[in-house]
Amino acid sequence: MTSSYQSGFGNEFATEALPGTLPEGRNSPQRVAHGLYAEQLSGTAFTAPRHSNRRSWLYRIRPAAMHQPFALLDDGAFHNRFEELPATPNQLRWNPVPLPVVATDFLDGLFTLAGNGSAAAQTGIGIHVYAANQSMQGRFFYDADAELLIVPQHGRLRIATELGVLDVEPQEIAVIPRGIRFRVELIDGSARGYVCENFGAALRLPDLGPIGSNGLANARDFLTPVAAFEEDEGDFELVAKFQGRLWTAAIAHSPLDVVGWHGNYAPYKYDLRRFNTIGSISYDHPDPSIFTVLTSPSDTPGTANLDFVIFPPRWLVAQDTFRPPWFHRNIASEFMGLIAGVYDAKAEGFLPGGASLHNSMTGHGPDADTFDKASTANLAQPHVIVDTMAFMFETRAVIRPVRQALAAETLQRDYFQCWQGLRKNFKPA
Ligand SMILES: O=C(O)Cc1cc(O)ccc1O
Ligand SMILES: [Fe+2]
Repeated sequence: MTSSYQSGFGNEFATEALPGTLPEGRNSPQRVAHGLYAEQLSGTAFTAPRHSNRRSWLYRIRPAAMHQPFALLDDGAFHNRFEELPATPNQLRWNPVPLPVVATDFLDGLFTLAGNGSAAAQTGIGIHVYAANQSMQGRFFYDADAELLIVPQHGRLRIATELGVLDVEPQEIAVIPRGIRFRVELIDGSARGYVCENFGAALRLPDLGPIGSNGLANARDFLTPVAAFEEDEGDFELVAKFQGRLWTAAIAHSPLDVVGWHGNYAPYKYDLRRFNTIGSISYDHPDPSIFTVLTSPSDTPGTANLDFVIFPPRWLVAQDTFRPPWFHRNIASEFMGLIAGVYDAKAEGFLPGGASLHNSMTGHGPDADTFDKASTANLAQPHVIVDTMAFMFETRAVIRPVRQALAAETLQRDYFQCWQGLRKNFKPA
């Protein structure tokens, strides 16, 4: 399977790996070309409004129904038990998860940190990290609970999906819609990164309002694979995530057997370095919503189930302004990760592959060193931030860390100390 792409966001794509596969003028002819089966994959209700309706027609060697019954797998480190512990208002930060020493593929390597809501409620998110040292071999996975936003931090991934192959490297992201079967191969022998399970409405581009018709993530930079198929037969495993639990079924063929497909329900990738970053050219540091790449809206306008926000390289030019992120408290909850470099609100301690969590109304902001530097910086000079890429999963509901995340060795138990050095500068007269 090789990768090649069609560009655009949420387009009606049409692609075939063998000429003549796609039926003309109908979706389900009496007999499909090349002896294939027709199958519809619906990612939204049949009757969802046209602007949000997502479905694709797949023309495949065998229908998705063909596998042995599923059996429940023991709960591992990848789960949705977000109610295990009282949600904490403490500021939290984790070091990067170490790369494994025993054989671990992408699925084995998923480790849940936190989340909210549930697959059952179709709202909320699950936040996981992964660390792996081998490709998925003879097994395939799909997540019926959520759309998956995969954010590689180390190591390139080849994500072979039913609808084609995505090659992603750190600073790129991949989005796999709910239900689509895939296998993750490692290109560099090891890989680490973040996965957000989105139980809510599918991610979409944010409205641009007064920004106009261009900017932030431009639609044409999103890439969806062309059709590619496997004809492999053997003793394979299909793992499903269903209502928070993992299930396993034997399957005697590769489910990545879609020879052609058309529709608007498809995986895609995006290079974060293509983001058109907009910021203040006068004074004050804007709200980070200006850096939104993708958003999953909730039923309340402007109040997202999930905003995926990035902090890319950019110029800081604002005058008479404290340039880095300000001290703040937010009704929304903020989980952050660092893909590369240094984040401008934290002089040290927030490491590539690491993570932080500042929950609803929890005070946070620049650490003491960053505050000192930025409040005395020479603002006559523009400052360019380079070689960095941080991101945030921001969500309206409180993010609940799970037991293993709070017990992890990677948890920085002294994180709160980064604010204790802030001096009292108050001079009433
Ligand atoms: O807390 C953070 O570091 C994320 C963040 C960045 C920013 O520029 C403004 C607000 C905000 O929450
Ligand atoms: Fe914040």
